Amino acid sequence: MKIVDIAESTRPIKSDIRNAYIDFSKMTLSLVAVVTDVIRDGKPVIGYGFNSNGRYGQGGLIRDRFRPRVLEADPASLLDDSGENLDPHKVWGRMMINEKPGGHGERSVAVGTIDMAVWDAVAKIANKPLYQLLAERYGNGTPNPRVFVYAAGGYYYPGKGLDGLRKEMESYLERGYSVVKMKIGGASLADDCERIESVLQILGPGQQLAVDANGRFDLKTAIEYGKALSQYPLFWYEEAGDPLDYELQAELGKVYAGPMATGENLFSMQDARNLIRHGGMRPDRDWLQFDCALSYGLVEYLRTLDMLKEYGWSPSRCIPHGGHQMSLAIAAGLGLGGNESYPDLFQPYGGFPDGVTVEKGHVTLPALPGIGFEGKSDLISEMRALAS
Ligand SMILES: O=C([O-])CC(=O)C(=O)O
Ligand SMILES: [Mg+2]
Repeated sequence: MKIVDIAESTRPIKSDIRNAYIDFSKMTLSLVAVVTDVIRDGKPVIGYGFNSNGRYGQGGLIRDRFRPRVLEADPASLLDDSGENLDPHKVWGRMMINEKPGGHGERSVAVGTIDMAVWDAVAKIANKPLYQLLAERYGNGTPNPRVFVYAAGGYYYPGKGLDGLRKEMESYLERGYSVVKMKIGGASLADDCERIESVLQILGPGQQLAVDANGRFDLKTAIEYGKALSQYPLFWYEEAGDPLDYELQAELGKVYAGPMATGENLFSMQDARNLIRHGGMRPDRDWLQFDCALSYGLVEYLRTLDMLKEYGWSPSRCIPHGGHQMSLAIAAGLGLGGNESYPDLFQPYGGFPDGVTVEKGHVTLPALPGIGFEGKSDLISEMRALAS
């Protein structure tokens, strides 16, 4: 068998929302199809992937470097021992030939996007859900298709007052979520506290709020916010400072006793390891949000999980950024703590297969071959249009 083509298309996921650092008025992503010559039900098996919000499409890098490297490889060199399926680790190694270490930039997004499509193809060729394949190969053998999900939103938006924010959060709770997340750091501390309190008022028993500063704060502001936030029972305080400022994170952890979360903008095992080594993150309460779709894919994420284990961290402390089905499959297969979800944003890429509902803050994944994109009609129709 072999990969016969890798198609890429850059698609808009723009909206008028704003976090403390960027607006999404020009946001795009790359949609990728990895076409194989394996025939199932009379049609070639095609794996699909895309990158998460926040880092834009990567068509240039994919076309200039990663696609030609894979297509120019000896097809046999990309296969597993059976010779009947791809080995994602070998495809990854091929993509990364002649790439120096360090300085991960956004090539990690291009590679992560293709890697997602490769795993989708591999699980489809094996004719099983990716979560099942992952549990068998790298986990304890038995997946848990019931996964915790939380609703991310609460963005700054023109004309959106406290009422609008509350209505948004109420609608997530009505849809079955138990944890909701909102942005902070794009207004004054006093205004943000007012916004937070207006959401806390609508939460019932067992429901919690997380807040996300998107890396906006210097140390002084991070600590000022930390002191103010300490009065609230928050699910977590996310990305207070620059994602690469490990000392800031460690200093914050000395004064902020509640749970902290970070990691969505760390794009390699080595960066994640620096956070664990130097960021003062606490394995008994903090959360790690590394997102494979932005950080060299699942091949690299497996290295990150191994690293975490070495440092005494459970995979259950990981709740990835990005709201995509790839991380849902990893969560179900390898016991992550859950996954992000954006109920009203970045469609059709985020979300769940049709008919999957959130109950008590959890979804139960259907047993679809691959990542499960075929179960989401609006998404799979875009994907099929790309590959044809
Ligand atoms: O607003 C964004 O860039 C997305 C984000 O931080 C998140 O989902 O945690
Ligand atoms: Mg975030």
